[in-house]
Amino acid sequence: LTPVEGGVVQYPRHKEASILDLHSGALSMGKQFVNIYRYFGEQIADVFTEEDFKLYRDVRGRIQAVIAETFGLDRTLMYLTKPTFFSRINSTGAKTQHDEYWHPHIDKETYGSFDYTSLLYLSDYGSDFTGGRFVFMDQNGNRTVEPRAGRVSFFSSGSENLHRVEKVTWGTRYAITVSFTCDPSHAISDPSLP
Ligand SMILES: O=C(O)CCC(=O)C(=O)O
Ligand SMILES: [Fe+2]
Repeated sequence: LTPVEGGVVQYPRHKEASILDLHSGALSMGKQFVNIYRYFGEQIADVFTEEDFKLYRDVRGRIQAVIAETFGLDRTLMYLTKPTFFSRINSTGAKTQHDEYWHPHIDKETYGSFDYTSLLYLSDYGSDFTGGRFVFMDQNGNRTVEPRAGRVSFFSSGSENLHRVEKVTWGTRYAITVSFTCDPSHAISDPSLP
């Protein structure tokens, strides 16, 4: 991690997959994690503003409302859970097994507390990157979601929704995984500036 330049964090380059968890501050750097809140200290205010966190909360709330409506849930009985994180994927070699995002998986098994998974895409399949489509692996054939900036996909996190992400073959793919639980003991609060 290099210091802030012009208000923009210079994220490490040449890493295949990197995640940033604004709740804990964890930023993956190759095989390790750096805590951005500890790293930046008070200067975190040069990186993120209150507005950024407000946007995050608003987006989280809008996604939560749509999931609740779609699945017929009471939105006040759905809670954000961890990990909820930004991901950046590009096409260079994976450094750790954790980075191997392309394996088929079930979120509830991988992450434990998830009941509903949502994905907010922040870049466009085809123009910002190639490969990197999201694939639901069904017995009757796969179904594919093409990431598009602003597109939200959501689904229940159990074995009914085995999925994988295709390898990114060119460019950089950004997304946010926003996760919900119905178990209040697994709830986390929205992130906030330390
Ligand atoms: O970024 C995606 O499209 C999916 C990522 C994913 O499967 C996950 O975070 O569990
Ligand atoms: Fe997943």
